[in-house]
Amino acid sequence: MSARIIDGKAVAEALRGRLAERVSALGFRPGLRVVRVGEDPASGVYVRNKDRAALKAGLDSATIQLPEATGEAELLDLVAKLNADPAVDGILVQLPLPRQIEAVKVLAAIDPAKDVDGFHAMNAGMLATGQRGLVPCTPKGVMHLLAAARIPVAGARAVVLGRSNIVGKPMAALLLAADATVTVVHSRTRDLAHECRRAEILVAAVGRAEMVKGDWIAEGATVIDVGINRLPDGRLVGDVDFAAASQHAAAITPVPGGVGPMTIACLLENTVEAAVARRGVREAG
Ligand SMILES: Nc1nc(=O)c2c([nH]1)NC[C@@H]1CN(c3ccc(C(=O)N[C@@H](CCC(=O)O)C(=O)O)cc3)C=[N+]21
Ligand SMILES: [Mg+2]
Repeated sequence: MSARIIDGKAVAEALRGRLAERVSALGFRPGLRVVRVGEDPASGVYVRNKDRAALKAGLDSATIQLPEATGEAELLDLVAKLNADPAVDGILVQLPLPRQIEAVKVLAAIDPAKDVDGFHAMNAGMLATGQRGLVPCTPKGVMHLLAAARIPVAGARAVVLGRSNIVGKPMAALLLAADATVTVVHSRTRDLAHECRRAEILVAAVGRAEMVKGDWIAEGATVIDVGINRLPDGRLVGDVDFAAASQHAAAITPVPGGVGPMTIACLLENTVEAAVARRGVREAG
């Protein structure tokens, strides 16, 4: 048996199309500012793809590039300026930051109403307590993918591999809010393979190339691969051994072309949501 491939590129394109229509009905361009300090290679592709997608959807989007040697106070000043700018609806500070800057301090300084990454403790707390807030883009994108692929979530046994604040924890919260039975497993879990094999929905978000083997996948499972790992030979692979897992899964996301494009589409969606909420817009339909 070979799994159905969940086409994240196509789902993201459809979502971006709906967002473009929503934006054109607003009568103003939601503003997004991405701040990048230094030249971390992991964020390069992301920034380029995001700029292109944001402009196409009709957002007023710009990347502010700061030198690697930027100090924490300087970055905090910029965040304060963006917080105060009424034309800015969304602020995203690219991670990782250079070592002289404490990321948690910077994330805490972003106005939660403009925190389109959903990384501020206020938004994390809103998600954890079932209140409306801005939801991290990658796990939000995964929920869109599951819906688009018609994967039943309510009552399903879901296993999240990885417990980061950026993906694992918010992913678990969203699956739980959608009535899945959620298990979070991680590097200290005893018998990871066994725990993963119990999953009807497996979300892999550990950042280790092809760590999830074919025999970790239950027959008929849905496999969502959040990992984007660059191999020494330049190839891009996920956290899952795609070819082997495809022999067991019923549905699986590829890398590239799976979760990655959804992260970008959801960043645009969050920017539109932030604009609508902040400006008190009433949308038709
Ligand atoms: N504050 C912050 N928020 C982030 O969301 C954030 C960040 N910092 N720092 C860097 C990582 C990385 N990231 C990606 C998102 C989409 C793709 C993506 O679209 N990938 C495509 C193409 C990949 C390629 O061709 O290289 C795909 O998977 O198909 C990649 C990487 C967001 N990040
Ligand atoms: Mg770990």
